Amino acid sequence: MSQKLNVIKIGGNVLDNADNLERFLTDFALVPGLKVLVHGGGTIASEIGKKMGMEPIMINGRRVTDANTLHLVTMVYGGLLNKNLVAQLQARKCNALGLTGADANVIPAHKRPVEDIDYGFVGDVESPEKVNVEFLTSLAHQGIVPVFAALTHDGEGNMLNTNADTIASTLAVALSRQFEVNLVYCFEKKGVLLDVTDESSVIHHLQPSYYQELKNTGAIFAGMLPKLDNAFAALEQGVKAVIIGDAAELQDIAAGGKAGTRITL
Ligand SMILES: Nc1ncnc2c1ncn2[C@@H]1O[C@H](COP(=O)(O)OP(=O)(O)O)[C@@H](O)[C@H]1O
Ligand SMILES: CC(=O)N[C@@H](CCC(=O)OP(=O)(O)O)C(=O)O
Repeated sequence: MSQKLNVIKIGGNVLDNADNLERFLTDFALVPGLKVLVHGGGTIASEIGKKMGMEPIMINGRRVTDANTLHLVTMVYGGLLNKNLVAQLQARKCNALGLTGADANVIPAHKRPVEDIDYGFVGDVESPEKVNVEFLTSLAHQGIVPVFAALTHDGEGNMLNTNADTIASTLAVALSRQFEVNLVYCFEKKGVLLDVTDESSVIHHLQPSYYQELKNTGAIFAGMLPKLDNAFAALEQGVKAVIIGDAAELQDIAAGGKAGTRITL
């Protein structure tokens, strides 16, 4: 039996709220066993960019990333957010190491080809097979907890902006070669909701046919669509379990409790 490992992703709306973030980090530090943290920060990059006169442009949930935006997200995700998360985890006796996909060539990517839309410096990961699993395994054996920002690189000297949900599912799939991996998407709602305005309407189990139905009725939309596409893809490629739930309920989710939405095939 392979060892268990949790890949836990935290979204920008939780990072943006100091109280919720503190609580999440305390709970994350207490999650037993091997773990990896992946963080977004899209809302914070947008806020900081606006103060600098840069209006965010999002298409299909992805940020159009021109050269100035790439500078912005490299500073915000790779610097400000990543380093503060590491410091806050160190204060909780969790031996975190901040990384982007460029560090130790963990996540090779290429610039998204221009088809209908030019996303600019947005990275599509090469494939989970190219992930430097050996490096991550050696960190795990040293008790070091990697903390990934939503950045990859193209191997030619350029950083690329990559959706954090995709980074989390790529790492989860890659690490499934060595470990029994649970992928947990934490955000600010109780799970995937039947009615997005009603926190009591959590869908406890979501399978592809029901997903299709809820997509058609419009009950699932916006950022939840790529998150679920990543979730199903991860399960198809060997990830043991995927749960989408409230960052405030991480303890229960990590313990295999009932909180959140469990994605199944
Ligand atoms: N059925 C649904 N249940 C919950 N959230 C939903 C649903 N449909 C759409 N959403 C939206 O998806 C968002 C989460 O996706 P996203 O904004 O990408 O989050 P994150 O930044 O945490 O990855 C929620 O804030 C919510 O507005
Ligand atoms: C290409 C692309 O869209 N990248 C994302 C990366 C951050 C992210 O994914 O943040 P959340 O998880 O908080 O949404 C962006 O810049 O918004």
